[in-house]
Amino acid sequence: MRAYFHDNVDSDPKEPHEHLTSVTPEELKNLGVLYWHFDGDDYLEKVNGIAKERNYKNRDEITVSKEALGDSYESKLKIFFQEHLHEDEEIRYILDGSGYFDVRDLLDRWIRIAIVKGDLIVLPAGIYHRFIVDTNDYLKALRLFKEEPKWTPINRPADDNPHRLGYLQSLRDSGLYK
Ligand SMILES: CSCCC(=O)/C(O)=C/O
Ligand SMILES: [Fe+2]
Repeated sequence: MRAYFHDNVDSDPKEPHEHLTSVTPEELKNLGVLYWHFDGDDYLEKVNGIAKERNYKNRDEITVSKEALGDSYESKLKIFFQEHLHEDEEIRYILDGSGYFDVRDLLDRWIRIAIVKGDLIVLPAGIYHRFIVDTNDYLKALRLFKEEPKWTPINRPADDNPHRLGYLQSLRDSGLYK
């Protein structure tokens, strides 16, 4: 995983859009974004360990590619890349391929997180974010869920959403932000 500020250039979103300033795992953690990398033969044991620890009871797999999604590929990408939040954590273990999660920091800047095979990322409920594959147009991920598998994006603006408010409160409670 590499993270950096997005250059905000309005060109192909699948390009890296890398600004000079990088973002550390610690800075992501301060926004509630968690990250691990497991790529040995025992990756499933490690993922299962995190799932147990964090009470993720369900899972499924998603492949984001033209082959897997056919005619709906472009429309699905458009939905994933629309800025949104979820009312649950978004937990993804990357089985293959690569892509980008963009998350908003508290100054409303985009931080781009480049994810590759072996990365496990948790986005907290209520964080504004979006997703796009890179120019390889291929990502396969394990999606983990606390409850039944469901994927409901709530597009921005959702500033009054209780999970958005809860997210902001949790950051204030951490003492790292005013
Ligand atoms: C990498 S899984 C597909 C995208 C997705 O589930 C999501 O919520 C993007 O924000
Ligand atoms: Fe999402």
